[in-house]
Amino acid sequence: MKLLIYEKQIEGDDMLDKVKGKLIVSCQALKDEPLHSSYIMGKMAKAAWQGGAAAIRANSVEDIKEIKAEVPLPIIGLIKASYSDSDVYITPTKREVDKLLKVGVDMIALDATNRKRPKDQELKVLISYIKNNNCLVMGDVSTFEEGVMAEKLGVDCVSTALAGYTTYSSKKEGPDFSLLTKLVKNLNIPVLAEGRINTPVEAKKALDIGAYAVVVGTAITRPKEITKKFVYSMI
Ligand SMILES: CC(=O)N[C@H](C=O)[C@@H](O)[C@H](O)[C@H](O)COP(=O)(O)O
Repeated sequence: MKLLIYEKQIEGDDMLDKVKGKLIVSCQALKDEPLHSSYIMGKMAKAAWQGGAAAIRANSVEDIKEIKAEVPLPIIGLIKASYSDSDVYITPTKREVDKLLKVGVDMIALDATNRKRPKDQELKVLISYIKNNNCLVMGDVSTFEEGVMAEKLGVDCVSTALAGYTTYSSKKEGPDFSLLTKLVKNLNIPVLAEGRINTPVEAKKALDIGAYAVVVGTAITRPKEITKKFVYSMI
């Protein structure tokens, strides 16, 4: 089934070309975070755009609408939602996918881990559904095997966003460069570096390893966490 209504920030598959070798800024603040506000996320995205970001990764229909009004950049949309029967929370079901298709995004990011999805929905089915609706898909993975599987299932690119956030993947203090390296060497689709990239030096290192693009969130858009790092470094 195709959904009709959506407007993307840019047309066609240009999206991936536009972000190649560039910085994507994740502008997200959940309900329990001090900056939780679509207005603020819109301004964060504007600051990222003016600073040279090539795309924005954003959570929720409200934030995406606001960000689209503020910046002309491609949007990688996701919806974080919790269900009692699964640990998957990044665009877990068709319900969230439909909302993203309706608001209009250039790419949908979804959990592409091995874990059981809510209501037994299947990753494979969700990916084809998004593709049939003419939208690109980013698969967020936590391990090499998940990256291989996501490619087989037809995602347009994978991101290391979930490395360290599943019970079976180890959480490094910084970015998971070893996972990135393995994925880059073995996949034929773009691999984006994401997760705990805290410095410009790390972002450049990710590109040198072969990341197609780099997604940075916390180090740019979560001032509470940035403040904490300064405070701890001064103890
Ligand atoms: C694990 C998870 O839920 N990651 C989320 C994915 O959308 C975001 O909360 C992260 O901010 C994003 O991946 C960027 O990563 P970092 O904030 O470390 O630069």
